[in-house]
Amino acid sequence: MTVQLNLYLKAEQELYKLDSSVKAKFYDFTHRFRENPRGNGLQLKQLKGDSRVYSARVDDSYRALLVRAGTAPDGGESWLVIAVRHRRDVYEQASVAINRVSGEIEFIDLSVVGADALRRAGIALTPTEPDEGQLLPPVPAPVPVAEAHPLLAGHSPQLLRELGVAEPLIAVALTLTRAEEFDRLLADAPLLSKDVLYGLAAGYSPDEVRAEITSPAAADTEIDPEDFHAALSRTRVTTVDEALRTILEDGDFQAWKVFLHPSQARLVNRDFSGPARVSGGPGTGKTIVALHRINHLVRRLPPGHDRPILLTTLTKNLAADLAERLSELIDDPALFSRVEIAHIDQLAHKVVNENTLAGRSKRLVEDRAAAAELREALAELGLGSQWEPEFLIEEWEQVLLAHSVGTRAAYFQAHRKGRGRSLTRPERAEVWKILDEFTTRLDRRGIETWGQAAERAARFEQERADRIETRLAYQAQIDGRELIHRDAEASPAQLKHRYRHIVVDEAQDLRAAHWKMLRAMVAPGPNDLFLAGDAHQRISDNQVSLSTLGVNIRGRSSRLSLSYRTTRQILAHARTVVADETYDDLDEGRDTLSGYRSVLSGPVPELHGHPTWEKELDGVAALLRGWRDELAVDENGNRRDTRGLIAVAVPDRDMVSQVMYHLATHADLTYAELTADGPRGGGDIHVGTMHRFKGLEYQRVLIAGATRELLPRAEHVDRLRDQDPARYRRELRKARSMLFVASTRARDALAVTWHGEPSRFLAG
Ligand SMILES: Nc1ncnc2c1ncn2[C@@H]1O[C@H](COP(=O)(O)OP(=O)(O)OP(=O)(O)O)[C@@H](O)[C@H]1O
Repeated sequence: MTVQLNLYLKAEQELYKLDSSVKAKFYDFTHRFRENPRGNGLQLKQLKGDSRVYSARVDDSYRALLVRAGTAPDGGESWLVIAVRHRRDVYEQASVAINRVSGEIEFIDLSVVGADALRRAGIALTPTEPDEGQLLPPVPAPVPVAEAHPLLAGHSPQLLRELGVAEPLIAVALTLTRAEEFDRLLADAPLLSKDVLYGLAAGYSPDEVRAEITSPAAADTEIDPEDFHAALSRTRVTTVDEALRTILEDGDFQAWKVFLHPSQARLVNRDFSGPARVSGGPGTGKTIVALHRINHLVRRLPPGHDRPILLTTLTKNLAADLAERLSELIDDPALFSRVEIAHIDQLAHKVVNENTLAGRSKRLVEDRAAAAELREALAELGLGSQWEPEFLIEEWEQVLLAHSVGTRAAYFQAHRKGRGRSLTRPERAEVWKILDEFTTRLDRRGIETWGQAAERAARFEQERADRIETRLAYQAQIDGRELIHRDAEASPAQLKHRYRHIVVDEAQDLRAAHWKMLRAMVAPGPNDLFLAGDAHQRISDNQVSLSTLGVNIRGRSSRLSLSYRTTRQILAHARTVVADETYDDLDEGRDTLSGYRSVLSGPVPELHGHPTWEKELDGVAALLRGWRDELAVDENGNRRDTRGLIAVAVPDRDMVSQVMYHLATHADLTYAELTADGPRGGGDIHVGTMHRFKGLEYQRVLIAGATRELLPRAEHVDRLRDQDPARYRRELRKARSMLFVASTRARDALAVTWHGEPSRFLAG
């Protein structure tokens, strides 16, 4: 009977970082271990610190640490690999325990915390296999922490225990005085301990930590601290089988697929009585939650072949990315096919088409193309110098289209809330005349804007929802009998809502019309709408108040605050960019980034000014070449493909071309341009305008051209300051968000450069 061998998540992550020859040896080790753990030269032995932890030999240098986890279903032994380490890094004090709150198996390795902190806590570590000549440290006496203030002053060991911190961490955590020590201790700590300790250090009260962190992570059964077999079923592990080889060889392990943070899992699995929203700073896993939410919902559908779940987002690119990731998560094609994935404009277009007679469809154009028509209308009316096309287009979208204003009289009555500049009665008359001429022109040319299409789609869907409601009300009146005669007039599909569940990513950028359309597409009720978004990342003008659009998220809003993407140093910088603004919660309230934090640490972002654009380009090229060369070799000295690891974001299209040209001609670097359809070309460095960076992720990001005149574009915004202060503020806020989004795409390193004076957003 072979032994069942499982891999602890952290052990699996450690494995990916190892040299491929060690991975191969580990693979071989798993086979030998499963045959006979006590033979095959494995030298299985218990550690002195915790007899439940065993060490076994992988090769001359590497050791696996394991724990016995009861008996497998076939009666054989079950084991869990908790770490794979160089023998130098294995200490007798490694320990394993079952967390009394979550019931999961936790492995604690204090060797990461640093000699100083251990000394203060009176802990000495003994290597299991000291190198020759290596001196064992004497056991120190605990040193009182007088000189500096402990980060967790005021909290007792008992409190930490109750909140779920792993026992071996408690004494050390309470003595720590420096954030870096804290980071080191927690970098590899079990998740619950990490969250509780960071929460307390960030100033959350014990009650808040209990409510936000401990309770959601608590197991729903009684926990026996000695029953490793039961605990194994509550612990995220991979069972060692053929899949391990693929994972190890491809290195394509993606933690997000298997592992959710308790605050994420809570949102994925909960039943909401109506629309729910998750917000949170960049990289906190909103998209991951949205994907897992779909996975959760699709598995609870009644059997069928229809597609009652919609996943939608802002752009084609983002929708394609969601589709790819979802297909990795939902491996059953039959289930996957029950989810419709479409970007929001595509969806509106589909609705409009369905409701338009064949041959009558209009060509959809961007606002830019419509503005050209508007300019012509203005010229024809001889009013070109009096009115700004941008102002008129916004008036049209935000007042006429948004409120379905169809007549001159209705326009005189219309509310213009939030438009900033007021209009006199004669001015309104003139605006109406211009917009009337403008829409007639669009009509004549057979074109419409995406905004227009969205409004029409919303109207069609609302009419359909009204019909469904009337029908149901009538059916209730006649005691639920079938409506054969009435129903004969409509197709069966028209008699029910399109979807049972809708999940929206990048929700902060949808238009009011999109919300009206989505609201009408799903029957109001449990789990109808689930939205993920962050107002700090809004790069459009589409600020809405969801409750006024029939989407009531009150009492069902949550915020994620732990970033999985980027380092604390990058977050600290990015936060300064948006610090001077206030942000909405997609409704009437405020959203903030309070508590937004990261467990990752890295270099402080580099900020460089240059005298001219030419010099900046030289600096950019030099920095990128350095980065490329560093990334071209991995930790084990092997060469690595560097395509798509580094990106450059700039304020406008011209600069994209100039950067690409410079990289190719002066720096011998290859590039790929970021387009609306994703990267074009297969080169190393991705180059794009900042607003292309939404939803992306790179190892290193360089933001170039962060110059005062360019970010925001002075020639565009400065004149608005007096003419239209509300729009001026909106433009500034959009530009800030663009910089914020671009800065938070970086996982490990960020650099920001400019020429002349730096952007005002970098002042903080
Ligand atoms: N539970 C998790 N375990 C491991 N990695 C995670 C987890 N949750 C999120 N991540 C990783 O963190 C990164 C950011 O996640 P995601 O894109 O969902 O964040 P987001 O909040 O939607 O970000 P943004 O607002 O910037 O678009 C991704 O690389 C994702 O794989």
